[in-house]
Amino acid sequence: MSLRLLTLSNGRKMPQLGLGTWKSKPDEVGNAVKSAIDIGYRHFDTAYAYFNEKEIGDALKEVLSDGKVKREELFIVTKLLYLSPESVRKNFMESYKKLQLDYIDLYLIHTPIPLQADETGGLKKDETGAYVTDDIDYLDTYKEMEKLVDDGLVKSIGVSNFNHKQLERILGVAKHKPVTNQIEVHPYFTRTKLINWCLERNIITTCYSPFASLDRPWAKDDDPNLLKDQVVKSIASKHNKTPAQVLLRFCIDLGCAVIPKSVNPGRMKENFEIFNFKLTPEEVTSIQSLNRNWMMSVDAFWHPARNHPFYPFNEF
Ligand SMILES: NC(=O)C1=CN([C@@H]2O[C@H](COP(=O)(O)OP(=O)(O)OC[C@H]3O[C@@H](n4cnc5c(N)ncnc54)[C@H](OP(=O)(O)O)[C@@H]3O)[C@@H](O)[C@H]2O)C=CC1
Ligand SMILES: O=C1CO[C@H](CO)[C@@H](O)[C@@H]1O
Repeated sequence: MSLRLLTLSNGRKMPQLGLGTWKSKPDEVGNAVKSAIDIGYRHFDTAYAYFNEKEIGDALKEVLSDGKVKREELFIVTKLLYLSPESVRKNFMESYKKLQLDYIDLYLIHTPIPLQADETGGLKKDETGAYVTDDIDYLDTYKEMEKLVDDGLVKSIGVSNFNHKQLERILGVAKHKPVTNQIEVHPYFTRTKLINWCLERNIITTCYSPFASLDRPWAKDDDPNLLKDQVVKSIASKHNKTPAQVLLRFCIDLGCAVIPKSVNPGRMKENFEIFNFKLTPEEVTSIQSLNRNWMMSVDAFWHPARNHPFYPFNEF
């Protein structure tokens, strides 16, 4: 089974399916990347904040020097967490050195909110539990990222966790348009309006947490579990596929890219085998009707930023 490529607004190609690596530990992510390469994955998603770029870089160096893949077949994505325009290049260079590649395919602003780091590299909170933020406009950050494209260090740039108004501001000034907005998408948080708004403007949505992040550190026993959803299960059995494969195919059939995380070769293979079936338009609609605006990370991760003017979830 081979990967499908999406054409980005700048003409470059991005494999529609990629491997997510948030929570993939430094001592397991290298083997995960190498197994994924053997299965056929070519698109890998990481971030400065995942603390695994060095190990991913080591694994990529190995498969490149073995001749298993050519650099131009790979699509490597990483993200900028701290938005200060003065430190964009410095922060980028840290990721770049760890990934050990001569260019990065896609560099994203991780979140529109200018979060501050604490001394351990985690996110700083004040005594009330709110994130400590800076007074930075992501437009200034974006302009610095464009210089990385001009210098050939990055092929494409984009954003993550932005709403349509924030994207509109970027489109208003961009010399290099954002090729993607990477956002949480699954049947309980379908983001239909934002996905369509982006499609009309040639911005591809990359769906993160397509299984609603089963291994998120803050999961509770009574949280909904998409793999057990009756509608998803019944569509899966009609196609002789697993619920996980239906969740991924849902994103594919919306015209989006999708980046499921796994460190297990069996599950990585299962997640890769989604290009030999297709959901009907009725099945897509019935999955969309499961939407309940349930975000996997709203309480645990985003809540401390809810009062920031750039909090992205009060708008579509
Ligand atoms: N831009 C952003 O702010 C964000 C980006 N992301 C990106 O998106 C990626 C994916 O999202 P993530 O939150 O990790 O969660 P996912 O929704 O991809 O879920 C990952 C979990 O599902 C399990 N799993 C994988 N495949 C299967 C399968 N076929 N059947 C059953 N279980 C399966 C994994 O276990 P196992 O590994 O053991 O297989 C893991 O526990 C991230 O890793 C990251 O790269 C995610 C969140 C935010
Ligand atoms: O990318 C990430 C994974 O998801 C988390 C919750 O949204 C964040 O910690 C982080 O930004």
